[in-house]
Amino acid sequence: MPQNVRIGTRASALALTQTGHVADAIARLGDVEIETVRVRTDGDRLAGSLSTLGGTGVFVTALRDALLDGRCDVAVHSLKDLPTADPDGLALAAVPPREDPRDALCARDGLTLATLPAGATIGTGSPRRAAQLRAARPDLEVVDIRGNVDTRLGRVAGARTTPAPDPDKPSPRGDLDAVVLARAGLARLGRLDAVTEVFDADVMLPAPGQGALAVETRDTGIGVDAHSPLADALRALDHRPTRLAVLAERALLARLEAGCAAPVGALAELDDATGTLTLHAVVARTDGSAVLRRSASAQRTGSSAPDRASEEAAARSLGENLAELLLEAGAADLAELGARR
Ligand SMILES: NCc1[nH]cc(CCC(=O)O)c1CC(=O)O
Repeated sequence: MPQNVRIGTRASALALTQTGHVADAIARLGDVEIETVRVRTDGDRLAGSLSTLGGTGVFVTALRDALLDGRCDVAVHSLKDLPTADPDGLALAAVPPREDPRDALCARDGLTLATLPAGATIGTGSPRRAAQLRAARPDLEVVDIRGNVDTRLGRVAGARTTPAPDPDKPSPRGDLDAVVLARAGLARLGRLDAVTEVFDADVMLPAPGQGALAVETRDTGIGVDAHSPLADALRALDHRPTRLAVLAERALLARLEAGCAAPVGALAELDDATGTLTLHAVVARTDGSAVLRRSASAQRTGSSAPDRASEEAAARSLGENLAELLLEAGAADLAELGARR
């Protein structure tokens, strides 16, 4: 008899695709029968700018409640939407292999950040993206936008949109020269055709956890020693290099006491050959007038027999230590100046 597994998801196109990928992977890896349960979160319900909504887990709380209430057994989130505090009663059971974590420009007429004309309008609701865009091109006008991926793409002049816009939820169309979105979301939705430039890390660092998924479960019966078709499948789905990278990125964010709406970017990469985990981070003033960048590396493991807990602790320390370096260099003042604008 296959194990029955209910998998909870938000109902946005992106969330449904992400959950579908995870459901397929779990079904491939274990003898399970999967049922999908849709959950509406505050992030889906509430209007308003992400910079005021963000940081408190608006997209995840309702899904976590569904897990804790037993309405579902597994929840799939975009890892970058998770608050940095570990929730009681839940476990981060798997972090699947990450997509390309970088941000992408989707501009009209094939334009790039270098070729957008002076005064061009770029839409983003993210203070992190706004700050890095303004630092690179102070002459551009950054416009605060929200909405799902198709709504945001539809704001670009001449953009092709699928499906047709929802007549019940009118939003301005074709009024911007460009928008910036996570490349990973566009890839999962099959919309890479809209991308005109992918930003290298020296131009724009992504949000901590961007491009990665988080697979959460209740923390009972899932640990490394647990044996059920679901527990086995989730262990096999977990990708150590991605988990270590996002642990470092999120430890940095937590130490900076910055939420996901803060102008903080971070990206860690594990070099498999040398076992070196390198973390790059940026803290910027929202108006782009100051940008602090720092990087640091750590060995994945000091001993020849890698032990999970100690290499996770080392990844977290890397993030915390780099946060300390940024704070010593004045990161708190920068971010605060940004918030007061
Ligand atoms: N906060 C919205 C959100 N959460 C995750 C993604 C994209 C997918 C990902 O980063 O894994 C997006 C959209 C975006 O930033 O463009």
